[in-house]
Amino acid sequence: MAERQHPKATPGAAAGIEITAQAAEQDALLTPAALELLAGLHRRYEATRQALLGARRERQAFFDAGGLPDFREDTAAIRAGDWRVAPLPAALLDRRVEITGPVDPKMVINALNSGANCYMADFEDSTSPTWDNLMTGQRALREAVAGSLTFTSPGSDARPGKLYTLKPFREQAVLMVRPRGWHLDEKHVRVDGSAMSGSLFDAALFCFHNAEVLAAKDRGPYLYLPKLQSMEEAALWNDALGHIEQALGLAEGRIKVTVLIETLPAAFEMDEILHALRGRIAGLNCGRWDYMFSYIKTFRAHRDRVLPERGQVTMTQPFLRAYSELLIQTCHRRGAHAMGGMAAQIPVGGSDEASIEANQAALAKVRADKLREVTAGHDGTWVAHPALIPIARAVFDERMPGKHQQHVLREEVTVGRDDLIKPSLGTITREGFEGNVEVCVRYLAAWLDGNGCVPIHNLMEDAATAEIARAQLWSWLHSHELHLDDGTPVDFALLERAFIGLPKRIGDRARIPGGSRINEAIGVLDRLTHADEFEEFLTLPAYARLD
Ligand SMILES: CC(=O)SCCNC(=O)CCNC(=O)[C@H](O)C(C)(C)COP(=O)(O)OP(=O)(O)OC[C@H]1O[C@@H](n2cnc3c(N)ncnc32)[C@H](O)[C@@H]1OP(=O)(O)O
Ligand SMILES: O=CC(=O)O
Ligand SMILES: [Mg+2]
Repeated sequence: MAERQHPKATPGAAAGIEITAQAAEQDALLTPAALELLAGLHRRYEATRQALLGARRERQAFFDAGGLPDFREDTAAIRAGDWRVAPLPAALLDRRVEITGPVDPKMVINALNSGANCYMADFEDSTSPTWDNLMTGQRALREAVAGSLTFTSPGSDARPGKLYTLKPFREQAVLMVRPRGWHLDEKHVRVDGSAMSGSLFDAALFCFHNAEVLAAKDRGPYLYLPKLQSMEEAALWNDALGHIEQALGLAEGRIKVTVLIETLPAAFEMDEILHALRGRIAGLNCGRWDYMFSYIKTFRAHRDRVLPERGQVTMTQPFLRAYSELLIQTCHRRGAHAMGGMAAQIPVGGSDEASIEANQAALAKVRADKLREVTAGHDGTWVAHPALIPIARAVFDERMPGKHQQHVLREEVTVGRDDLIKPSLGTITREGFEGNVEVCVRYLAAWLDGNGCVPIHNLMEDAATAEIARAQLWSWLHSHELHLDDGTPVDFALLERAFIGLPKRIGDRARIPGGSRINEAIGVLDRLTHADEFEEFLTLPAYARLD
């Protein structure tokens, strides 16, 4: 690898850049050279980003007019061609258990120490992008990479705080970072008067501060790329990461990525996405929660494809099974890993009989999910909580003796367009409807309060799972013809009653994350569900309220 050269901090290097927020010690992160890199990326790629967001809207207009997603004719040669992605780095060969989580210092230490093979530090679904969270997260990652990160939990008179320190580097999980999706701006960094991309801000700042140390240890930088919808969006990432490599003096292809296939349109372009990133891609991941959200969103105007309540939409639903099998087949043909996704269950605390039983049931669900994944041919999986690592590891160790199972080609799988969009059978119960309202309101309240991942009724809830609840409410209410399984019409009166019943479901607001923002969250959800137009992302109007 070439010696890393920081761009020179020439006088006026950051001209045209405005930082509109202040967090502790941010100057150490936002140095003139770092700002120059950010500005350069914005000036070079912002027009393309905006054009691609426009292309998303155009494609959605086609779906709204009754069109259906399909494999592209103009890229048939890529799908038919005999090519493979570049060889994977040694550190990314065995990824059987990956833990994910937000980027606050305690989480970062716990995740790196957790015993998982990899840790995806998440600026996306599980982080509320307050300026403070972003700066704290970048600082924590920089210190973690340098090996100096520590954290002391708040203590009390009776008990001192607990000191958290990192295990030795070789015992740590391999670090991967997930920047925000293309749709999100970083409103606090304005270049030539316009907000820069949140994706490029997160990715470039992380690489700027850590690439040299990571590359020296043969550990990346490694990124997870979320919510892509097309190969053109993958190509934009490829170009932008190439630019970062050049600016930082890194060898071409040094920054490796794993792409989440978590939108329905992207499922029709898996080969194309791998191809666009073939010099740097290590795998695809089944981001099932955003994928369900995307299915609902894509088919917002298709009444024959309305999904039943979330609890009934499991990975054994035909459209989800088809997507995961196609992903495995596609990855293994091209020499990439096919990563599984996240079971939403987390351990249930408590020592009473009911809690113990609930915990056993939750763990059994996680085990069954991981067994399905390894049997289908996935090369690894995700867990949301350290206590789930031994469960996932045991399943993968037993069924996957090698570092991965790319040799499982799944050539017998034949997934066509109709398999990927097959309607799902099921019902909507009152509990399912009211549960969606509760999850949405509680999650949004926590997010507005700066917390992007919370346990609700013993399930992990993040931006993707909350989006399912929000999108389902809109699609059910705007279908105008649905009934609960008990015959009650699904209409705005039902929504109103769910809001009225919320205080009882939620209990003492002071005890839940973001409790003080519940009314604000109700207001946002009420507006979004009544709106004639479906809002593309819950986090777009919510972001306007942050900071
Ligand atoms: C759809 C998707 O995008 S999935 C990816 C995004 N989602 C995620 O990454 C989920 C991450 N998980 C979490 O944030 C948490 O596990 C939650 C919010 C679900 C539950 O958190 P809690 O209720 O605090 O869990 P709990 O109290 O059982 O935690 C016990 C310990 O495990 C730690 N822990 C919990 N989850 C994680 C994690 N993912 N990574 C590292 N440490 C963790 C806690 O910090 C705590 O540590 P401590 O004992 O030192 O204080
Ligand atoms: O990011 C993961 C998902 O399931 O969404
Ligand atoms: Mg996601």
